[in-house]
Order: sequence, then structure tokens, then C-alpha cells
Amino acid sequence: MPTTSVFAPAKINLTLHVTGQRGDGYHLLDSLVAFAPVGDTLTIAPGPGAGRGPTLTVSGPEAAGVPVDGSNLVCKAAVLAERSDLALHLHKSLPAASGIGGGSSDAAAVLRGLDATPDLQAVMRLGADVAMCLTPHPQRVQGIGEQLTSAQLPPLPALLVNPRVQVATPAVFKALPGKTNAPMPSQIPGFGGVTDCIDWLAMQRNDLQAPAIALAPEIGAVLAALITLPACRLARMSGSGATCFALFETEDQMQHAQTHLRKAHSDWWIAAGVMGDQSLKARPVNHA
Ligand SMILES: C[C@@](CO)(OP(=O)(O)O)[C@H](O)COP(=O)(O)OP(=O)(O)OC[C@H]1O[C@@H](n2ccc(N)nc2=O)[C@H](O)[C@@H]1O
Ligand SMILES: Nc1ncnc2c1ncn2[C@@H]1O[C@H](COP(=O)(O)OP(=O)(O)O)[C@@H](O)[C@H]1O
Repeated sequence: MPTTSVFAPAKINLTLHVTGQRGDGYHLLDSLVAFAPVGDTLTIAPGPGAGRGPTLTVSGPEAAGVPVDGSNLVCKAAVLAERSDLALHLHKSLPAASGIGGGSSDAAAVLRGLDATPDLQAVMRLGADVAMCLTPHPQRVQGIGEQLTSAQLPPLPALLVNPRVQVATPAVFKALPGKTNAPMPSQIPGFGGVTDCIDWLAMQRNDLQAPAIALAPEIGAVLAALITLPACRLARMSGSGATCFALFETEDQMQHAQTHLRKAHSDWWIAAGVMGDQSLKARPVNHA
């Protein structure tokens, strides 16, 4: 088999409404997600052979602490695809455990790169975020993450910012006092452009934001810094945190704000890009 590379983009929860809780403890969600042109890169090559399990190496600026054994979601995805004969390499650019689905997007990249189509329940057992990462375009996500409906969004210039604290997803859900909150409106409107899209997003919520700030006050500091950036229209946390995003109407404004923020907070992880559909970029690229 040829060596294949797949881009694993960051998943951003533009909204995250927690609308209920199932008997098994998992929470029901109503979330609008988009994908950023910022992400990890997975390389799939022939490995030592069947029966020995996939091998994995990890490099990149965010590699520290990422598991290199069978617990890594990329190994679990290869096993699910019944491909234990692979050598996997992961270049980590996304901070782990940070609310932008890095591990889930990596697992989805394995399945995309192998053209594997396991059933939805098996995919969900890898992680609730993996199914949405198989189709990295804007979508509404319901259920616990398995009900996916494509959405039309204008390109959204954004900064992604992580204060270098990790918050555990189960702890954040546990700290949410009310599990039954209003969903988004039944219809997501057709947006004429970036301005009315951001206006609408501003009326929605991330219900996990307040409990995450209670556990990690640094998240509040990030949001305060983002909302005061020049031309910032909306600042919100993604997923269960701690990564937050800031939205702008133009790429120039986004770049200007990025320069500003990097000067003030050299210790934060900061990335910039236009969010939207990363499906094309996330396609496998074969090397001879
Ligand atoms: C909160 C979200 C929003 O997109 O994103 P992240 O913060 O992880 O990026 C996801 O629902 C996270 O998905 P993911 O991280 O794949 O979840 P899993 O590994 O399946 O579950 C980790 C833990 O999160 C909680 N969990 C997850 C999903 C869900 N719908 N309800 C939950 O209660 C459970 O406590 C579960 O044990
Ligand atoms: N490929 C991977 N990249 C990052 N973390 C991984 C990976 N595989 C397994 N993990 C584990 O999964 C946990 C959640 O990571 P991640 O998916 O990046 O976070 P989140 O669900 O908050 O977006 C981490 O604590 C890490 O130990």
C-alpha cells in the first residue's frame, strides 16, 4: 500500500447546548460545529505485519503527553478497521484534551485514510466526537454526538486560544448544575453573510462554559482577553474547554488581532484560520 497522509482538523463547537442526560450518564447535546484549517497530520504506512498491532510514533509541537501505545485513539481506530499491519505517525499540532477534538479527529483521519466504514455504534465507542469528525464540514450535532445534519455557514475568520490548562471532559459535565437546557431553534437560519451568522451565534450558548471556568479560571481570563481584541465580534469556549475561539468579520481583522494577542500572551497556544468546511483538505494524499 502507498504511504498516505490525512489532515485531522480541529473541531470547534460554535454552540453547545446540553439538553438532557441519558440513563447511562451520557449527555444529550445540540451543537453547531465547524472545522478549522488548523490540525494534526496522520501518516499511514505499511507496518511490521498482521497480528503485531499497529505501531505508532508521535512528533510535533503538541506531542508531549500524547499516548504512544494502544490507548491512542489512532491505534483503536486502526484496530476497529481490522488493520493491525500499519505503521502510523501522528504530527500533533493541536493541544490534547482541550475541547477541539484532537484525538477524535485523529481517529477519524485513520478511518478516512483507510476508506473504512465501520458501523456508527462502533465509531461512537471510540468517542462521542469521532462521527462528526468523519465529515469535517459545518454540521448540527444532536443525540450524544451521533445525529448529524449538514449546515450552511459562511466562512468564519477565527482565533483559537488555549491557556495551557487541561480540563477533564467528565469533570466539566459533572459540574454542570442543570442538565436540561433549551436546544437551539429547530431551524438554523440561512445566513446572508458573516455578520448575521455571528449575530445569531451570539444568541446561542455553550452550557459547559460556566462550569469549565469554575474548574479552571484561566478560561475566564482568555475570554476576557479575546472580547477586548480589536474587531472581535464573539468570544466563546469550544467543547468542554479549555480552548476558546474569537470570531471576526474579515481575515485582516483576524490577523491583526492575532498579532496583538501574541504580543500580550506569548505563553498561550494561539492559532488563526477561517473556519468552515475542511473536507477537501482532510482527504488522504498518497505518496508513491
Ligand atoms: C464535549 C464534547 C462536545 O463536542 O467535546 P470535547 O470537549 O471532548 O472536545 C464531546 O461531546 C465529548 O466527546 P468525546 O471527548 O469524544 O467523548 P467520549 O470520549 O465519548 O466521552 C468522554 C466523557 O465525556 C462525557 N460525555 C461525552 C459526550 C456526551 N455526549 N456526554 C457525556 O457525558 C462522559 O462523561 C464520557 O465518559
Ligand atoms: N491521538 C490523540 N491525540 C490526543 N489525545 C489522545 C489521542 N488519543 C488518545 N488521547 C487521549 O484522549 C484524551 C482527550 O484528548 P482530545 O481528543 O485531544 O481532547 P478533547 O476530547 O477534549 O477534544 C487525552 O487526555 C489523551 O490522553
